[in-house]
Amino acid sequence: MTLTTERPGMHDEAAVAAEQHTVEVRDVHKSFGSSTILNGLSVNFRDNAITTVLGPSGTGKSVLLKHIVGLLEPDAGEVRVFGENIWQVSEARRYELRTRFGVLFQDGALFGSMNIYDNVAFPLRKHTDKSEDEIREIVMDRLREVGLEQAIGKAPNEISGGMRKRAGFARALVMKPDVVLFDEPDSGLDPVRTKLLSQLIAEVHAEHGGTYIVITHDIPTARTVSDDVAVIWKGKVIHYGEAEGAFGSDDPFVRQFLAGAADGPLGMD
Ligand SMILES: Nc1ncnc2c1ncn2[C@@H]1O[C@H](COP(=O)(O)OP(=O)(O)OP(=O)(O)O)[C@@H](O)[C@H]1O
Repeated sequence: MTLTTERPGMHDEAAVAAEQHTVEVRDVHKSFGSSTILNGLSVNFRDNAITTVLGPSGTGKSVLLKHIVGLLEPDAGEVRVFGENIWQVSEARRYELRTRFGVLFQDGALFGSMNIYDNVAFPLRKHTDKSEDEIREIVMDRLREVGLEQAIGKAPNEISGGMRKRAGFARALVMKPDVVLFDEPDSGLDPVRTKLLSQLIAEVHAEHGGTYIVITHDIPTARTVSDDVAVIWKGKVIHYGEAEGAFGSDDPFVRQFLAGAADGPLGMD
């Protein structure tokens, strides 16, 4: 990867723009009523890397994720996935592109009426014509990987929040996605379970590869999983580069945010 010499650890924007990336966000603007949430946000996520999108609460991280999966349409700018602008393709194509994403929502987004096995099998039954035997092999492999093979018959409300997230992760992986998005995988978990889940994300990525985008405001999670870090503030990416560079950044805002310090340019507003 090319790095600029001026700001160590930052990606060279021209070099990054010249390559094609599986997920590209270009100058996206999005407002809800009079509040502008994304204000010209651009980022080309590095393929086959885990990029953590960090930023203070309410800064638009989840809104960005919803743009990437095509659940929200930008007011201006474009989101390109697999080289296609997702709002310039047919709805059928957009749907097809979405099946190449795995998404782990905050609460795992499991169906309460289905047991863990059926939840994880769901995308395969819906989007493929695989036999039940083939499905069983894939589902059990993924459940073993996240340590849940003993919980297959349980309902989501019979297992802990951490287990629900792991089940959601297993389900996000069954279609062998090229891109996996995580919306605050650490939310609602204690520090030990957060650390274990972060390690699991890093291990699964090391095993299968893929472009992982992790939305969080938890610095320890970012330190555990990140190859790259994108910091967003006030609707823009203010830093994007290798994790090491981000944690050593001399930008006052990036430094304050990543150090979790009370003193600095970032206030409560
Ligand atoms: N559909 C919507 N309609 C109106 N406002 C919205 C909508 N979705 C998000 N917002 C607003 O956009 C802002 C950014 O929300 P978002 O959830 O993206 O923040 P975040 O950075 O993910 O925060 P957190 O870290 O606290 O989860 C919030 O003020 C939120 O109320």
